[in-house]
Amino acid sequence: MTISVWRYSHLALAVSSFLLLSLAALTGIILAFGPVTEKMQPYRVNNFSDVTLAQALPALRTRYPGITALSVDVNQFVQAKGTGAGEKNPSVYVDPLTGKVLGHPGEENEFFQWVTALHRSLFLHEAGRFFIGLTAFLLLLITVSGTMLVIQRQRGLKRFFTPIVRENFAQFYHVVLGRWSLIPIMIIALTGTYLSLARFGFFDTAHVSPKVDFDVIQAKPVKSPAEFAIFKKTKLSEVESIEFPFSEDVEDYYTLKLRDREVTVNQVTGDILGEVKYPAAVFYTNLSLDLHTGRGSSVWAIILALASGNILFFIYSGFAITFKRLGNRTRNKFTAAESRFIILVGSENGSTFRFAQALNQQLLKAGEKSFVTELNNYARFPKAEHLVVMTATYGLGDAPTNATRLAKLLERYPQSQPISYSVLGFGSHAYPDFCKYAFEVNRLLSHQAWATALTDIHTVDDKSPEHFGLWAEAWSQQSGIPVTMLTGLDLAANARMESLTVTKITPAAQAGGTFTMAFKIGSRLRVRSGDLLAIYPANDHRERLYSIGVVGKEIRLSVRLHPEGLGSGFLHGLTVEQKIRARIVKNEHFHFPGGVPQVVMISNGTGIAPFLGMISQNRKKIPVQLYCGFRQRLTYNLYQDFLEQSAAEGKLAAIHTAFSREGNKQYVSHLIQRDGDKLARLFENGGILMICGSLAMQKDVMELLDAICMEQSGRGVSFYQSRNQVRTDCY
Ligand SMILES: Cc1cc2nc3c(=O)[nH]c(=O)nc-3n(C[C@H](O)[C@H](O)[C@H](O)COP(=O)(O)O)c2cc1C
Repeated sequence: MTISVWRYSHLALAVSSFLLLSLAALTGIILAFGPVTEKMQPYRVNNFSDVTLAQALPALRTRYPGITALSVDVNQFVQAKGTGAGEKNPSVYVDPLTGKVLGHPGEENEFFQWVTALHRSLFLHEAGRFFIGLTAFLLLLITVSGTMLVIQRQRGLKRFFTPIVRENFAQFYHVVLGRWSLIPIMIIALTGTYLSLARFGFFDTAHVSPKVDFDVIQAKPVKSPAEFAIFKKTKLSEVESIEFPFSEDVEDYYTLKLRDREVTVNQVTGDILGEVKYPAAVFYTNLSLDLHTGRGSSVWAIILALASGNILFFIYSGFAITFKRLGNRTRNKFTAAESRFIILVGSENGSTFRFAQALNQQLLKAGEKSFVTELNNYARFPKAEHLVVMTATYGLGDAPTNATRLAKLLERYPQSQPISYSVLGFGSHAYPDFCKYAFEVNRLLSHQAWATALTDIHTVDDKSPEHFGLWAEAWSQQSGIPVTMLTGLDLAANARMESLTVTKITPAAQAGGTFTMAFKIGSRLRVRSGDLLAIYPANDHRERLYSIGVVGKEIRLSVRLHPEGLGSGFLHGLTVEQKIRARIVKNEHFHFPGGVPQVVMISNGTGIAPFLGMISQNRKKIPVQLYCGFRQRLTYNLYQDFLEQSAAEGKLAAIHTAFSREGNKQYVSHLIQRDGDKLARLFENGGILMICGSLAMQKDVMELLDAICMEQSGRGVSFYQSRNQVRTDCY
């Protein structure tokens, strides 16, 4: 069953019962103090559990010759009824071994009586009892649906109590306290339901007293009650009440009402005259009363009070979660049919909508027609040119509730015009299947004839505005739509600019050729290979990003000189010692992974830049295989010395090169095809694959790998992507 069924049931049940549930929980907390205060009265004797009837009854009869009855309540207070030596009050708490008076039963507290009536029947008699019974049953269903949600969230029963990720106060404590109070609440709900059903006569609790055959009553042998076998083996703790013989006539007898049966006993011989077991329903009703009210144990009563308090908290936190979810949904200015930009959102808890809205606002401000909706509302978008998918991942790398139908809808509604798409995954590295569903969406879209990837898939870990900013920059560059001031998420405006000095620059052989350059790293600058360098060539909002390789104390860039290229032209025009203003964009997901058995790097063209830095950084000599493609050997020559030197130092295990415009004209994907088995094994052994370069190369490589992995292990490449074994930074 999907998470949504349980979630909707949980919510619907809670909404339909929260008023009565709040009342029952509140009164339940107050009533729990009844057993606690009662237990504090000094009427229970020590060693009560060991006292037998053979010890207690003779003592009480001697002390109270006129005793007619005795009762033992749930607090194990013994009450003698009748008239006794000098006692005016017909009912007293006594010490069953000595007969000493311990106190007198008082009037029941009026406030507790009032609250009890409210708790049981809302002062509405049978109708009120019915509604309270129904509320208990709904609580039972809420508990079951809540348990299923926790099991799904935790990915199985075995992991029920493993730590959970804290998203916000209400969500975190709703789950944490829910897990701890699950059993008491389940018991409250189950026993409440049972008691209501019992009250309405669903169970047979009637019992008959044993019949006594007076013709066979013996008057011999005469024994003292202390010698009666039944009295010797019956403990006071098993007794509810005892009726004493009315006179000394042999035909008058003891009636013992025990917890599970009624027994009549000859007062002269101690013979059992009759015995009737109660129906099982009596036992269950008593047990339910004990468990529901906490009347037998003050510790349990306190647990019940805490659990009832938690029910109140769940009502508050449940609504807080729901309102937050609803609050994040969006209203559109334009219709889906007229919009050029369609933003599709997969979200369970609503936070992804915030990011979608930030983009939406930007597009609207720029005068564009944009439409935001859930992934499950995917349809034909006749005017769309851009599709942006922002989706979270849940469960075992599954789709959020509002994104479950995408695969079917994509089949049903092929778009009739070409559309560029970009996928942004929201997830958390706290879960093993990081952004898996986003990778799945990316894969699905890549198979649509009408769809062209505008950017590489990006991921946002723990709602990081920084990660979102990275995607926004990439998307903005590709779409040509400036996405600058993302409300509340904009980092660029506040970013710290660095002043960087050029230390080296190699001229490009021709337009379209590659050049390399280096900048000095100041002592305060924190930068790692794989991070990005953002430059502002025209000193305006236009930003250009380059992958950084850190070698020694230098930032190294590899840049392809585009004719008319704003960024590449600007960089190419720099000279040694010249300074530029730039900022470092952290790109954590593309840093060199430590502590892994093996790394494979795949690049084409200038995508080699971050890998140069990573290789130089590989002091632990993790086996690194580099697959790099270039147009001409001439470009490779820029890096050859460095790579061969690294190989000689053990920092690079193998170099595989492909040249697309020379010799046997190979692309890097040909090398991947050749070494497919090796790469599939890399994944199985926990190795990491890193890809940097063009999106087209990435697409080819990923398709190849998908087919190879499917064949070798039965799992598509998205499986390894979601385990963070495939890291890409393509453009
Ligand atoms: C129960 C639960 C399961 C999750 N499972 C995953 C997961 O498998 N993979 C992942 O990357 N993130 C997972 N996440 C993190 C969410 O996808 C992430 O926090 C996302 O930003 C939430 O977006 P939303 O508020 O729009 O639903 C999970 C979060 C929760 C609460």
